[in-house]
Amino acid sequence: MSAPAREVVVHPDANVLAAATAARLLTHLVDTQSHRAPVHAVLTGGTVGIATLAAVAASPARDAVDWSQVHLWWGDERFLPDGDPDRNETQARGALLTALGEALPSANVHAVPALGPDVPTPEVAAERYASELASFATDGAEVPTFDVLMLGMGPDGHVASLFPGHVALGASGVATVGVHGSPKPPPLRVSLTFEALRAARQVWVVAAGAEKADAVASALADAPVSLTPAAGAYGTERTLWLVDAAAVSEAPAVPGPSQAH
Ligand SMILES: O=C(O)[C@H](O)[C@@H](O)[C@H](O)[C@H](O)COP(=O)(O)O
Repeated sequence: MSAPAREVVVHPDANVLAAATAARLLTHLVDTQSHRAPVHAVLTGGTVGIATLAAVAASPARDAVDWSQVHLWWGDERFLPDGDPDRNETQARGALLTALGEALPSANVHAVPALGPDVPTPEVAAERYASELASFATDGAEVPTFDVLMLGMGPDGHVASLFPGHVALGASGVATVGVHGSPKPPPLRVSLTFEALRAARQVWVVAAGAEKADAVASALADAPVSLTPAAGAYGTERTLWLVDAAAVSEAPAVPGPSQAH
């Protein structure tokens, strides 16, 4: 089955991008809940990813979501001790999860296992995360059918913790992988594999800033995934690129933001 064509939505700047992505996420969760429960959403780390969660927290519309029927996962995690400020989970809790309080059951928050005495390596964390993902999967799948999976993208075109030229790009038959030697600190990480990412109904790649322009242009031009991993990010029903004008400045034939103001 061929992947759906990428859609690109351009916003004026990073702040508007985060706010608009938050509004889109809230609407998507509410719409999805009107005909399916529970909803599985995959979060991302990174500047825009966390800013999006903060914008969700600030929105009165967040109370339109039945968070008791939302399960949150992560596309990748920095392999650090629990509570480390550099963990994507820690930053997500600070941006949104703590603000949701008891509306979001703790059992619905599926963090990647942290470095600790029982989890000494990224591989152990990856295996345990894969088991948790599988326990929520249906029809023999490795992972739940994610309703929406958000990805930030690095200047090198990485998504999650899948970096150019890295062996993790080729991981198959597994939902998660331990990552060593990440060019983006910290060096040890855990990531969903492309197989897992592509199980999502909708994949949203969010990118802002001129430093992402080369990678955005390469990905939208279908560069080799080994060179630009973001080119391999797509969902079964929709692949949405949510970018600001600076990040799409080198991508040909992409209409700019509506000049509404
Ligand atoms: O753990 C991470 O670092 C993220 O998951 C990573 O994939 C991030 O989303 C991109 O590197 C973009 O990050 P920025 O938006 O901060 O550039």
